[in-house]
Amino acid sequence: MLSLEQLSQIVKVHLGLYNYSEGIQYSCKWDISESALGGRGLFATEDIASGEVLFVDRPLIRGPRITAPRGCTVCGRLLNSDTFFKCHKCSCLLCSEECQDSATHNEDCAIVSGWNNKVPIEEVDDILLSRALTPIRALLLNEDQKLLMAALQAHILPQHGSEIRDLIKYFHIPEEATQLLTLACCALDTNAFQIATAYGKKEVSMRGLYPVSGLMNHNCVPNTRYSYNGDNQMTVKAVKPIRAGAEIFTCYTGTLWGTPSRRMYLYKTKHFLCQCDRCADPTERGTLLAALKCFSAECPGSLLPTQPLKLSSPWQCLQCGLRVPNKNICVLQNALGNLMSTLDFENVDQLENFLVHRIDKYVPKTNQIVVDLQCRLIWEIGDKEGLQWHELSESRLSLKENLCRGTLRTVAALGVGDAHLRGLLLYHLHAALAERARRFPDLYEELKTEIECTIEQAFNILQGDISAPPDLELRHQYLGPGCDKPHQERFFILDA
Ligand SMILES: C[S@@+](CC[C@H](N)C(=O)[O-])C[C@H]1O[C@@H](n2cnc3c(N)ncnc32)[C@H](O)[C@@H]1O
Repeated sequence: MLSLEQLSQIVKVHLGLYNYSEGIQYSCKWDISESALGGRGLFATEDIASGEVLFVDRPLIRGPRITAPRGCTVCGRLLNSDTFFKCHKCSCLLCSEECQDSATHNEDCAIVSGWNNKVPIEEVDDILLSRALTPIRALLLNEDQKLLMAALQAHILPQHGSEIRDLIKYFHIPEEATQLLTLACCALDTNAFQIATAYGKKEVSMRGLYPVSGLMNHNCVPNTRYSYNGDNQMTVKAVKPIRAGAEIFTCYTGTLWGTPSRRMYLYKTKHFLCQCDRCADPTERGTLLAALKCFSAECPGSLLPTQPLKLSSPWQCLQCGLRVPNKNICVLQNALGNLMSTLDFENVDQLENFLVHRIDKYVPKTNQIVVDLQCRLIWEIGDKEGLQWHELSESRLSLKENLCRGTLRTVAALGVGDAHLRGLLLYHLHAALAERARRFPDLYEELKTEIECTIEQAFNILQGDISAPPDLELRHQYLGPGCDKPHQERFFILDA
């Protein structure tokens, strides 16, 4: 087990903050210390301003996520044509000669084809191989990198490592390699981050083992956000001021999930029950994201858990005081899950109809299901084929604007600062307002300040982020503050 000093040193070497040959140590505003939550965490050593970069991490290993659909094991293109083929030496799925000749494939192939196969190589299941590829790539790490991977917290439990157990049906893998692969699986399950893809691009979803980011503990209202660039580097920034001595947190769950969903997910995947202030507050800072309709037909009130930190907590109506046992709540939550699985999320008409006319039969307007549907509609309206800006009806344009405003209010109430989600919502609100100003030039002066302010804030949050909308910069240039272009020119990007 490495001491904190040893871990700090290899982390700084990994980040390029320590130069071995010259013995130079570059300063940064945080350190690794014991956390009151258990294990280690990152702590601010100086006051950090909102928006400041804390570090830029690189993945030790990167590859397909365990649930990723079939696609090229090199470039991530999704399997969509018969140009795809399996490598005849290792059975990895590839999309082109270029990917076959790439350094990435040569390295994967050298490892896998080096193992004796138990079945003819063409019979190896490429899905199982693809699922195991990320831990397999740990075999390429140098000794310092293996040390860093081994220093990360890993929950060694029977459910982890199934990727490797599946692979052993096809290959004789040496014992030493099996042990490293299993360790990599456990380290990945505890620490890996899903890597974002370029805006709107559909490809195999990837995960990466980012060792410094992996040292951040979780809080449901984190004080950082992260983004990726095109080289899979992860930049971690403060989303609010962080005082010297405070712990630096990330969030392992969706921001807009209600407390029972977040806590159950954290328990099942990261093996802890979060006790943060948001989890302890039944109303989640007044957002009522988990609220359900009161079981009494006459009462318009909402049910919330009375002791949110207890998984088996009874729920109680805020209005009439009716108490409902937890098991009845679980039945309703399952039924709601089943109801949602009947929706076609690609069908905007159906989603809109369900959101506007039907959903409040089942849950209060504040419930996370409603907020999730709102976000899905926001992302699609103005963007999807058939729903581009010039094709939108007035009512759809107003709906988009109202959904953005409502969801921004929820995000603000949660206190998540300049989170990625806030940046995206501000971008979409800006786009709806700009479309209104393009349609009705007389309204421009009235809307100008809000158009400029929303795109400015969205730009500050999302710039440099691979998943940011591709016209973010152009919109900021033409519709942001300080643009002296004439009105027609300002809006040319919207007409294009
Ligand atoms: C990515 S690691 C975080 C760093 C870890 N504490 C360490 O010492 O390396 C994730 C693990 O840290 C622990 N952890 C993270 N956030 C926590 C929290 N809010 N409360 C309790 N445990 C937490 C859990 O064991 C979790 O599986």
